[in-house]
Amino acid sequence: MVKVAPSVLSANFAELKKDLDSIQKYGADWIHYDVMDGHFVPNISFGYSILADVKKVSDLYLDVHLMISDPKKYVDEFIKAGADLITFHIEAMESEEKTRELIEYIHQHNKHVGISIKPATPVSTIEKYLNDLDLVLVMSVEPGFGGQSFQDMAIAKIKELKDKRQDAHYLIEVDGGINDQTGKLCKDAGADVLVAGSYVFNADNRQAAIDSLK
Ligand SMILES: O=C(CO)[C@H](O)[C@H](O)COP(=O)(O)O
Ligand SMILES: [Co+2]
Repeated sequence: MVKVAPSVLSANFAELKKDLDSIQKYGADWIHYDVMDGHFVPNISFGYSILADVKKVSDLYLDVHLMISDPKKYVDEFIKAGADLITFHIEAMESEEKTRELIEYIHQHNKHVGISIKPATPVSTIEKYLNDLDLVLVMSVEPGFGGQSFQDMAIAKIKELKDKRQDAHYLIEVDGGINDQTGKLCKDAGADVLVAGSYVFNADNRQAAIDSLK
């Protein structure tokens, strides 16, 4: 069954514990935590100290999506704060060597590693890393903001990643504009994890929203 990872970007931070408790109660599998630095993307969200607070009050698996220009510089802080999975963007990496070093570094700290690709980045860009990854995050919107519309080209990338998986073990996660309809398209294409921010947190009935994605 597909995993549902509500993005706390759309949560109410003045009532964060209440929001986290509600999604856990309604069957969310992971918490998706969007980190934005105002440089890699034109928006600023939150950093590692809030992640440490989230860790204290939730048992859910913490899926950290780093939309930052220098992931290596901050990775220790996110590891210490309790991330279970750290996903960085291939577009932020300057070389294959640095990319391989970062994958290895995160694994040495017993955390899962993912790489994310923006809508314009082809799967071929990350092909050489696929056997070493726990997850590939396909962006179905331009990273930076919640509440955007799903871009269909993500479907072909999900299928391509599924076809290429063979002996590799990575999960395929899709992020941006997910609702019951776009979520179904992604599931049918082979997605393992659906990130949904506004669709879950802005729903009048969060239970129904999460159920509709499963
Ligand atoms: O990474 C992201 C944006 O860069 C968010 O995870 C994503 O946009 C989720 O929000 P929504 O479901 O509202 O599109
Ligand atoms: Co995200």
